[in-house]
This record gives sequence, structure tokens and C-alpha cells, in this order.
Amino acid sequence: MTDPLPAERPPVPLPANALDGQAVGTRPAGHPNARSGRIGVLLMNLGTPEATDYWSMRRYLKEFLSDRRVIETSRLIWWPILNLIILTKRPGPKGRDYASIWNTEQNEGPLKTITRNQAESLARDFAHLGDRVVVDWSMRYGLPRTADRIQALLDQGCDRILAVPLYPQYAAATVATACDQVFAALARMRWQPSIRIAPPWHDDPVYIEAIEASMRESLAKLDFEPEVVLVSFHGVPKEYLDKGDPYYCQCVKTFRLLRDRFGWPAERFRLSFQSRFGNAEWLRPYTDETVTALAKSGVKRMAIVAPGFTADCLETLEELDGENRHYFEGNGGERFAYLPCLNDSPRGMDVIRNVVERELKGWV
Ligand SMILES: C=CC1=C(C)c2cc3[nH]c(cc4nc(cc5[nH]c(cc1n2)c(C)c5CCC(=O)O)C(CCC(=O)O)=C4C)c(C)c3C=C
Ligand SMILES: [Fe+2]
Ligand SMILES: [Fe+2]
Repeated sequence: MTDPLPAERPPVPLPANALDGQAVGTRPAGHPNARSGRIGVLLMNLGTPEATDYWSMRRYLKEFLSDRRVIETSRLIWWPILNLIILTKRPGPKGRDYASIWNTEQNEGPLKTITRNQAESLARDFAHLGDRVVVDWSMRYGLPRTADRIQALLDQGCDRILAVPLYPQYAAATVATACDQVFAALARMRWQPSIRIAPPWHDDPVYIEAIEASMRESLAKLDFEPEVVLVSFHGVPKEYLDKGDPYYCQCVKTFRLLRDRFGWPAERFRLSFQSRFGNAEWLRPYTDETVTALAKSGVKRMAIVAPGFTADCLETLEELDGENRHYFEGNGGERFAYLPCLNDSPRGMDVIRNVVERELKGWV
């Protein structure tokens, strides 16, 4: 049997014209609240552990790696691998990696700090609309939960919600799973809000221009000129591409649009995919192998950038700026620079605001 639909949310003061033919300001017992016509914008990112200790890391990895959109292997095969091997061995070392990039002031992962800052900055941008638009944020894994933040938007009178998965390139492992969570929350409601999902922005000129300008600014601050700039995207198993996921093609298009803007020769501007997990083949070329091969081939100065991440996180701060720097310097490279993500910088906010304003058309 499926769960019964829950009772309606707690009362919100009734607007004066809410009930046709009823005395103004009253509501017959048992009738639902009329909503107040506000619009919710929900920025959704991936999620991060609550702390770096073994159990917090285990909880986070269990939720993440139990997601069928992330790991498509048959459950019969995956369950023992996950529970007996990965969740025993990975939380310790990964917790130490997280500890090396932790925001100790706010006691949270940088992904959470930056996503909150993006939501607060966007809310300030919409302040001119009064209280018409409410901005909130949530995470696919861990806290704050998407279902809770959708409920919070409804409780504030939002009857329309724009969900914005914060990924410029679409992958089922990121965008679809975030949307599944939105739809799962709605599936438990009798009276659903109207929903829009913002599409990916991998080839949006505002995004490409923002990445280019941010890269140029970061490069200008270096005291060396890189011989190679490596553009690294998070990888996925190659099988996902073969099954029809557009992620690879969208990454390649972003890369190509950036390369056209820089106009550098192919050897100077390269593409790679990072964060391979497990033994299956992932999208190639791999970032770690590329960095090592560049150093071994005699390249002495390089920079690396990750335009697929809207916020700096473990994968950029630890894996690119830490691990890959180490591969480069350990194999003959001399100067290595990591160029930061757009984050909540004015350019980063231009990109998010442009997407949100476009997708709110007709509502605002
Ligand atoms: C094992 C399968 C994984 C797939 C497929 C995957 C796709 C994918 N991930 C991101 C963005 C991020 N991933 C992050 C961390 C992370 N990713 C995986 C695994 C897969 N990701 C794991 C197990 C982890 C946790 C760390 C680890 O144990 O290695 C993060 C960082 C989160 C943070 O807290 O800082 C991001 C962001 C994308 C964009 C993507 C597919 C396109
Ligand atoms: Fe990942
Ligand atoms: Fe990683």
C-alpha cells in the first residue's frame, strides 16, 4: 500500500480575496489554504558530508553511491562491493581529504558555503521585486534536503517553483537525479506547485564569456605563463555516453567554445576528465594521466581549470589543486596553477541570474 497523502501545510494568513462567496478573511473548517502567488527559486547542488569523521563520511558516501543514477551497476553486484569494501575503506582517507579543504569557520564543506552564498546573492538581486520571489537552496545528498526546502517554499506561499540544478552540462548522474528528488517530493503532495526545471547552460554565451573572463583574470595574476591550459571536467563511466547521456558532448562543446575564444593552438588548450572511480572505463583522456604525461613530456608550466563546477569543492580544491599539482611537480613540472571556479563572484552570479531570469519569463 502507498503512503496516504499528508495533511495540508499549516495555515498561512488568508489573502482578502481568497474565498469566492465566503466572508472575507474566513475559511470553512477543513478547506485548504489559498496560496499567495509567490514564486520560489531553488538552487540545487550535489551535497557534501556534514563532517569529516568516519561515520559522517560513511553516511554521505552511502547515500551518494546508493543512487542508481550515479551507479548503474546491478544491485546484486553493487550492494556487497559498496557495503563490504567501499564503505569500509573510503570514509577514512576521503574524510582526511575533506579535512584539508574544510571551511573551519562555518564548519562545513566549501560546496555548501558557496551554494548558500550564491542563493543569498541571488535573493539580493531580486530584492527589487519585493517579496514576490523567494530564493532557497538544497543538496541532492545530505543537508539541506530538497523535499524540506520545497516544503519551506510552499509554507511561504510559493505556488510556482523554478528548480535550478547547478550544473552547466547535463548528466543523468547529476541533473536527472536532482529532478527525480523534486518529483519524488511532489509525488507525496495532494496540491502540487507548478514546477519548472532550468535547462543546462553549457553553450550559453553569458556562461562562456564569464568563464573566459575569469580565466583571463586568473592567468594575468600568475607570475608565469603556462605552456598548457588543461580544461578538466568531472568524468562519468563511458557506458553512460554509449547509452545516450549528452554529458560528454556538452563538455566538448563548452571546451570548443572556450578554445575558439582563446584562439590558442590545440597543444596549448586541452580537455580532460577527472575523478575516475572504480575499474570501468570512464570518459577519456583522464586528467591525472594527462597531467603526468605533460610533465614527463617536458612541459614545465601549466594551469588547470574546471568550468563544469559552479562551486569549488573537493574535486577542484583537493583533487585538481592538490593531487594533480603533486603529479605534475613529481614528474618534472615546475609551475602549476589552479584557476578557481566562478563561485559567487559577480561573473558567477551573472551566469546564474541570467539562467533564472530567462526561465522565470511569464511568471515574473
Ligand atoms: C562513482 C560515481 C560518480 C559519478 C558518476 C559522479 C558524477 C559526477 N559528480 C559530479 C560532481 C561532484 N562529485 C563530487 C564528489 C564525488 N563524486 C563521486 C562519485 C561520482 N560522481 C564521489 C564518490 C564523490 C565524493 C568524494 C569521493 O569519495 O571521491 C563533488 C564534490 C562534493 C563536495 O563535497 O565537495 C562534486 C561537485 C559531477 C558534475 C558528475 C557528473 C557529471
Ligand atoms: Fe562526483
Ligand atoms: Fe575526486
